[in-house]
Amino acid sequence: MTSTTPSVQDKSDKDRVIIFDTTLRDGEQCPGATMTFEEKLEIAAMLDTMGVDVIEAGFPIASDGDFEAVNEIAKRTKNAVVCGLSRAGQKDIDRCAEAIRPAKRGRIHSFLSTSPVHMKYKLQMEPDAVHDLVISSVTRARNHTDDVEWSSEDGTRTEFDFLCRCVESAIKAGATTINIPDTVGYSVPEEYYDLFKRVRENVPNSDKAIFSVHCHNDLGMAVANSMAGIRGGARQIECTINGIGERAGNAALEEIVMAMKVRNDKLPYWNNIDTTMLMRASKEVSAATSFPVQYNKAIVGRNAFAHESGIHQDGMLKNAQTYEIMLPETVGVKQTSLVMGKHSGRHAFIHKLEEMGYKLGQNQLEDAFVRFKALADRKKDIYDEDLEALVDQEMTAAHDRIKLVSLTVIAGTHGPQRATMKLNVDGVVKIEEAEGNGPVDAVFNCIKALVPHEAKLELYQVHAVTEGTDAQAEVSVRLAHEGRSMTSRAADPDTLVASAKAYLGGLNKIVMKRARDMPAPVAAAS
Ligand SMILES: CC(=O)SCCNC(=O)CCNC(=O)[C@H](O)C(C)(C)COP(=O)(O)OP(=O)(O)OC[C@H]1O[C@@H](n2cnc3c(N)ncnc32)[C@H](O)[C@@H]1OP(=O)(O)O
Ligand SMILES: CC(C)C(=O)C(=O)O
Ligand SMILES: [Mg+2]
Repeated sequence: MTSTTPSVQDKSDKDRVIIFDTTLRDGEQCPGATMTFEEKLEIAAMLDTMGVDVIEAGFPIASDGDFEAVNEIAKRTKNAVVCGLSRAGQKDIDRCAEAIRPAKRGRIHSFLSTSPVHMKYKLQMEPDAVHDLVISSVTRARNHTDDVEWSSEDGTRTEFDFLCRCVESAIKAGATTINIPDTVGYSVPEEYYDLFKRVRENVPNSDKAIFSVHCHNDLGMAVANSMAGIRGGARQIECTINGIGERAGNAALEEIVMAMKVRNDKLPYWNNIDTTMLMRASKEVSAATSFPVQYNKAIVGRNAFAHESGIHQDGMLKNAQTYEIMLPETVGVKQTSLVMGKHSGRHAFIHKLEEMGYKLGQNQLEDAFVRFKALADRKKDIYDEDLEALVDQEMTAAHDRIKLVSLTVIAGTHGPQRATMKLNVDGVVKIEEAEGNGPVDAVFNCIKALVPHEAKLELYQVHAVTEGTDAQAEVSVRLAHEGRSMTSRAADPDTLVASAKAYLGGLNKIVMKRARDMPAPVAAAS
């Protein structure tokens, strides 16, 4: 597959997008995602190695624990800017400054709401007072560090002229980054694009600051909005691993980075992220927060590079570009997986068996495939072990002279248990009914009635081939006959069917052995 990422000489600074990760701040704000001090340090180190430009490590005024984490991350981070969040008050800003002080490069990120609804009800402040507080807070932050970000909280629901007034004053007071967040995930791409374009055109000193996007996913448009903001002239994206964050979350870092890489023709921007670390980052954050990653999550979901449909699997085997737009290795996934299931076809089935080392003849393959489809109809997940059991059975059953046609068992608290069994013995179908002390005993008594024999059951064992309540049961039996032991195994999602097949497998072996010594009909009869 050809990469559309620009070569180094194509990259220009004007197309460079700063990746600002807020997994440890906005990400941690969602209910249940709290991380321990150690987990935060590990995640920060991983983000730094991965090439994140700015790590928002926490909200130092929130708690002593948050302060300590930001402070320790500031001490340890080698490359990235370490950022702390603060409200507009002096106490918040000073505490934040203290937390980031050890950082090689530290940033204070101060925010204040500017939308009518937030100013009136939440802050209970007049717009002029909010405007004054923007100036005083940015000035105070700027006294601590040269790197100050100011955010107009609820920016997308802010009255345009007031937004421009606050942005201009924040830049004048020393803000080097201006973030216009879509705090409640309300915007749509065209509108967000337009907002950045117009603010940058209308604010006279807009060229003195880098503009930033910060999108929430309440309407599922966080990534699309972020990219629209970049098209509108922003050059920093605030995002989180796995898209965790307030309510429906923030824009997902992995989606943004891969969108820029895979569709660089339409999104001609670049960043510094080592994409091969994306999967590892996703797993680490998922483990730390105990938030599972949804199976169909773009880039890092377990199905992102998995195919179950036969038509897709066939296409993938012929050329991966038929159904994959990026190489799994690019995001740190070892390889595409062809998952065997009820939608799989022959191409994938044969490929899978070959991978597992099986070479079956055409008829055996066809029989095995029919049985695989029947199994897949009954069982949710088909594992390699299931296929192994199925094919092993197919290979040994090919020459069986006694075949199970059907089995019905009545079991439960009101015994005796009763089994009805139909067998095909050398082409003749026979039916019998028997009772037993338990369902397995009833099944074996049926077999004894249908195929009278001297063999003694020495061993009967059951275990699950795989996990889950729909797992196949694998039954092993050992039959002693004329001084020799015959072991046989069979698997089926129904334990009683597996038991019957395993027992019959043992009998077939005995019949086969006899057939070598005497004519077939005599052997079968005995
Ligand atoms: C959009 C965002 O993500 S904003 C970040 C949200 N994150 C968090 O809130 C997580 C951390 N928060 C906390 O630990 C606590 O809320 C604290 C420590 C910050 C504050 O706690 P408390 O002092 O008990 O206040 P509480 O949280 O109940 O209320 C927030 C107060 O901050 C005010 N406030 C909200 N935003 C700002 C701001 N940007 N600048 C100044 N004041 C603000 C509110 O108006 C309210 O003020 P009031 O007490 O005068 O009514
Ligand atoms: C603090 C700000 C940047 C924020 O998280 C938001 O507005 O969503
Ligand atoms: Mg946010």
